[in-house]
Amino acid sequence: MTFGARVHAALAARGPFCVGIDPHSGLLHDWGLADDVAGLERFALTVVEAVAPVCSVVKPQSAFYERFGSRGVAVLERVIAESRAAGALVLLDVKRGDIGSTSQAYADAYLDPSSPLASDAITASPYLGFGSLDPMFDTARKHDAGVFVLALTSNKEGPEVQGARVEGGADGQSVGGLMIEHLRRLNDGAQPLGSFGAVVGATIGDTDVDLDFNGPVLAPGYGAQGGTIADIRRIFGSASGHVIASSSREVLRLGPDVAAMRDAVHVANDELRA
Ligand SMILES: O=C(O)c1cc(=O)[nH]c(=O)n1[C@@H]1O[C@H](COP(=O)(O)O)[C@@H](O)[C@H]1O
Repeated sequence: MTFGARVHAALAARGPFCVGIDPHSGLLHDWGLADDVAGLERFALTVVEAVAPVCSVVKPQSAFYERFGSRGVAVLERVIAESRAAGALVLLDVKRGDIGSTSQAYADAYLDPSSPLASDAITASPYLGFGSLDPMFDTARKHDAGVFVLALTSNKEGPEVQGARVEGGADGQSVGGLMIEHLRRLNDGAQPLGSFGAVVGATIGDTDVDLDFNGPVLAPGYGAQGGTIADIRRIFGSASGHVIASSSREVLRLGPDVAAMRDAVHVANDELRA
């Protein structure tokens, strides 16, 4: 089953809310944990226990694990495995992008099922050129995985690059708009949904980019960065059905209370579905 088909089914079954499993040092402190590998492990696996049985998608951010070196990456491997075992799709947030030959190595690291870090999907940066990600798309096709391409990110610095106008492009087309155009072509004809998604922040202002394409959309920035349900409706309109709204700190700060974190997922899913 393709990633697109799996994510389509997961959103219908569990709802569109995704929790980012981001063990910030400040959160470890707030939970009464040490900022070390043992604290990281306790934090991350408690979040998995709370949210992975109820979320359609979870999104661990790799950097928060990498900062502890190989032992932190070993915790990330457990987060991925245990989240998948609990029925959640794992979108590993690594935001990788490089020349094609190195993109292949990233694809092998994160999308090939024989890798210890194999995930259902990854985030990727297309700013070495969309085509530089082709090895990731090809590997994802081969293994029924997915790739989410940064298009209109939630941070205030993003528009400097993503809002720039494409030279020789269609009437005033922006770089972010061109990324969506590439994704539209890549997902063309896939049923019930393509496997190649976009990342579009829940915080972006008005955009002239048509976000209705045949793939999933990750919308981070919901919650702690100020994105609301009204923003998601305004930004995505008729495309809202494929949106995965993602929040990290807003949920994580409720821990280590497992029930409170799980309740927050149910509440967010109910609100987003309504
Ligand atoms: O790709 C992402 O997930 C991402 C893209 C983006 O445009 N903005 C963004 O905040 N993110 C990630 O989404 C998470 C947001 O965390 P909170 O602000 O705590 O909800 C972090 O892991 C970010 O790295």
